[in-house]
Amino acid sequence: METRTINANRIVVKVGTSSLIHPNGAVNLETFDQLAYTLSALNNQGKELILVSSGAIGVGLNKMHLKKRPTEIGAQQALAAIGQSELMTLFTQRFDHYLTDIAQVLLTHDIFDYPKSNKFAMDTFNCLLNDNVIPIVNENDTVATDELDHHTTFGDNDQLSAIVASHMNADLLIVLSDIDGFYDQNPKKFADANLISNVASINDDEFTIAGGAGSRFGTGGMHTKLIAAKRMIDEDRAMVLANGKDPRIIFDILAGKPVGTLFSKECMTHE
Ligand SMILES: Nc1ncnc2c1ncn2[C@@H]1O[C@H](COP(=O)(O)OP(=O)(O)O)[C@@H](O)[C@H]1O
Ligand SMILES: N[C@@H](CCC(=O)OP(=O)(O)O)C(=O)O
Repeated sequence: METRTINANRIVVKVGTSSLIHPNGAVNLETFDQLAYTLSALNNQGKELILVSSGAIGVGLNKMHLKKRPTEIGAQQALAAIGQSELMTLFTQRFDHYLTDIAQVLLTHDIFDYPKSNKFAMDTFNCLLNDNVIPIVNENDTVATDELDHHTTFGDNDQLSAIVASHMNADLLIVLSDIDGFYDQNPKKFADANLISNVASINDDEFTIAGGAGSRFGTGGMHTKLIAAKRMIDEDRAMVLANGKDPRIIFDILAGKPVGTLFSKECMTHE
């Protein structure tokens, strides 16, 4: 059987809205629970973990009994503010159950561009990791609109997670989404799409099969995941894109099982 060599101690895990919220808009309690269980178990093993979690708007929509994400940026920001505290309440409950401490870290992409704020952010992360606390990161949606205003920019938590992985010198970025990995065409549109198990470099061809930015309203789609993956490859790190419907898949990824898509310059796959 095919296996992979994955040596990772410092790991950034990114989970998308699609994994945390059911298609009917309700909170996916199994995902929250299994994510907390998995990360707590790995934390107990001595791994250093940072969770980048989307879902503030999704949880906010559910809390306010709204079915559709509003188009107005201010309304989305208000929902993110409502949902973010609820999101952290959900995580606090589940992580408490597994006796694991967590912390909320809200960032904007540009924080890392300024030496002073970059240092403050890094010091915070390092103190939390030294104290065995799992930082849970989201973009600070009140002051940043790059995730929300897809008419002007296409930043999102996929890229934020890559920026965090890069600055925190993580070995591995795991991106959990609603899809089993990166396919040769969008599997939501083409039933005969094939999963690509290993990607060593990302060029125009890969971006073409990922579809345009924001292929699904309100998210970055596969495009932003590829930008994140490209950054990881260029920096000699690795990224695995896998299905987040059961976050215990992270155990399989770390055990070297060939799940999802591994983005890595080195060939880490063996027969
Ligand atoms: N080549 C491709 N392989 C896999 N998924 C693709 C591809 N092209 C486009 N997609 C779309 O990207 C989606 C995942 O991105 P997104 O909806 O932003 O998820 P998340 O909320 O987890 O960030 C998939 O559900 C799929 O519709
Ligand atoms: N920061 C916002 C938007 C995040 C977002 O849409 O991202 P994703 O689900 O990862 O594509 C939130 O937490 O809802």
